[in-house]
Amino acid sequence: MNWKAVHRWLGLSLGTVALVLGLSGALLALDPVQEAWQAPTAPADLPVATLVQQVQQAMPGVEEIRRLPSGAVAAFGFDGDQAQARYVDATSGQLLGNYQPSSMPRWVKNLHRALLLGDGGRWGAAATALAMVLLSISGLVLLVRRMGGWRHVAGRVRGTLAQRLHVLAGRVVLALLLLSSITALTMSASTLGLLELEAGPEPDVVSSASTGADLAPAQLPLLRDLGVGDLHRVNLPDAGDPTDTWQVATTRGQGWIDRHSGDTLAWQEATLAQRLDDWARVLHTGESAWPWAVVMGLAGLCVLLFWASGVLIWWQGRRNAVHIADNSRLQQAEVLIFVASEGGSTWGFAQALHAALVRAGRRVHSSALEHFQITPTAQQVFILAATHGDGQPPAHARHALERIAAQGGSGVPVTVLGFGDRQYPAFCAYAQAVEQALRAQGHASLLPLELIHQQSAQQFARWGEALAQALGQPLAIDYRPRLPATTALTLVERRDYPGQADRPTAILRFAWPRQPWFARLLGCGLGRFEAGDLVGIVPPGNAVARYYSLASGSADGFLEICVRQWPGGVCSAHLLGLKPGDSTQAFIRANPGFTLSGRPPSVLLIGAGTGVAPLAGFIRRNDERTPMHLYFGARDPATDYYFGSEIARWQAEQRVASVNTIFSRVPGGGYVQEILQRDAERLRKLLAAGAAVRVCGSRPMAQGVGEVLDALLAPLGLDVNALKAKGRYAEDLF
Ligand SMILES: Cc1cc2nc3c(=O)[nH]c(=O)nc-3n(C[C@H](O)[C@H](O)[C@H](O)COP(=O)(O)O)c2cc1C
Repeated sequence: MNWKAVHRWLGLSLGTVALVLGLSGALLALDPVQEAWQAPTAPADLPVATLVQQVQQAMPGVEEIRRLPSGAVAAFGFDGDQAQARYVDATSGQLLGNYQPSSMPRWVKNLHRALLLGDGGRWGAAATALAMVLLSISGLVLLVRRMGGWRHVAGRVRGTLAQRLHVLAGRVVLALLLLSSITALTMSASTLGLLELEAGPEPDVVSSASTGADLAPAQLPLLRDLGVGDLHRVNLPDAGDPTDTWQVATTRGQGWIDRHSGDTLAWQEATLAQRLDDWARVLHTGESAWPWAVVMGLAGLCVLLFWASGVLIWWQGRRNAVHIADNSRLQQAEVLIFVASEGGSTWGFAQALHAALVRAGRRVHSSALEHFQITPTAQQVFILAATHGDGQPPAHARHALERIAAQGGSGVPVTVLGFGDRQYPAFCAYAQAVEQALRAQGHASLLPLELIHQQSAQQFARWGEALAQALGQPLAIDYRPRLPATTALTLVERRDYPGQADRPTAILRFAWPRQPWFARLLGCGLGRFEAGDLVGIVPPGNAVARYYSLASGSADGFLEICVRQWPGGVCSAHLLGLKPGDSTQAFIRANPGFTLSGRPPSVLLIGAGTGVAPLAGFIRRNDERTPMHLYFGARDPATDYYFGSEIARWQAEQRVASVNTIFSRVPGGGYVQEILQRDAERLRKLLAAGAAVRVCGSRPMAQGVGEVLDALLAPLGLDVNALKAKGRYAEDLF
């Protein structure tokens, strides 16, 4: 079952009607709330006989007494010629204000129940309820899949603002909407006559002939033994007709009572359909418990959020869709490219590979991985596979492994290129599974498995060069990442660290151009960011972005990065050439695995060189004074202790609990691993107590740090990988 397609097309086609039902439902939810304020709830164990007697005294012309779903009691009758409908205080029998069934205009009810279209509209509303059941179920399946299984459903949500809103709201409200739509279906079934609610024809009963007076309510056993909590309605016998009977409707059924003998003349037990309908009504409307009505009303309002964010997700997906030009027919192609992608970015790489091979004179066919097969004309096969969930395949490719296993080996090389993110413990796990399945089938490959981190264009270009060599044919792979829309950032301040003459470094502070929320929802402007997120900078005349870790969050009101001149680096040269007042083009890329979330008991911040930037950002915003311990390594305190003076100030403000530095170019100096080693006992205690770890800097440094921490964690039965799997240990490396 393609749940994604079901969800998308139902949402797009019936979403607007569902929106109308959700919003009108939210309005109707105000009724029970209002009713609960208007009259007190009757005590459930008060005998109905007592209630009737009291009401008869206060309203002699009473004909009917109803217990409303809110628990209040209303009496109906005549005062002379004047019809009366009053709330009643059940304990004293006193008449209260006038009873009004609903203050909501009728058309709101009609809109909600029949879309203002009469009987045809009732069918339309029922069909929408059915669509909502399917939308909720498919939404739940997609939610669980996206989060990587039930165990992770409560985990951190990633993606664009619209995706996050859709998932977050779904986590809270989906189950309620499912309940609401199932109960709506049940109610529709009874109003459309599909569910028989009548227990049978009304019995033909009359009170016995008697000249005596009526029995008082207290003398009628059925009314005496019935508590108000179980009452729906009681109709008093007509004063002018001696054969008329009492009629009482309760949660269990309906009875007719002889006015002279007090005998129960007939009893109809409530049917299963009636009980089902009663329950559906209570759960759907919240009419007997106003807090539930509020909950359901809010769920109705959330339909607006689902609808708007859902349409945006669809629109953003369409905008990002990749078109493959010159796609040969499968049966004629010499090169086959199969793609597994959830967010669509892997298709961008496939498109570049496809175009380069076509330019090299090959007939190429690209399609989704679930169509994997090796045709007689194929000479080369490539699989480009992204990993999602918690090491899972993209949803469309979830049966692809079985298909690959069912194909059997062939002489045609099948080469795999994985796409993932090292922040996830199961880095490129799906591409690795595909690789394993292929090798188990005996397929050869042109190149060993390559795993691309964070859609790195550079890494892809290197793989392309290796591929050209292996094919023995030059390949001009022109991959241009689809950059998000950029925003101009204006430099407001720079602090220079001359360092070595050829590698100057500076901390650059830009003004943050604030965006209204709707612009962020549409994916325009810079949006919010946190220290540890990335800013992509696009140097003038360049189509490739370079990413820098942010040393500030939008809450700081500015955007700060630490840039070091990279030998021959176009972007670092551009940034270091900026003067206050100059601007550059930028966008934000979230780095949710690295930014600090939750409330860890303490945090170990480990970095070297410019890697201190996000760590400084964490410390700057540590308003809660979480114990943070900084371990920082650089070359020389005189030249590259970035943020040195700020760190001293933050330590005085207790934003950082301890600062440990080490410098490699001073006598007796060394690397950051050494200060970790020296502090082993203390670090082990902090880690055993649940400390989170953030490491930022070069890959070799991070590897050294990982080794020291692995050794230090071993006595605790832990290692760095175990902490990564729990989201406690994250790296931001360059
Ligand atoms: C919800 C979500 C879960 C992810 N899970 C993993 C993972 O478990 N392992 C991994 O290596 N990358 C993971 N990634 C990163 C993606 O694989 C990576 O961004 C990839 O380039 C996306 O390709 P696509 O846009 O074609 O789907 C995840 C990304 C998202 C949004």
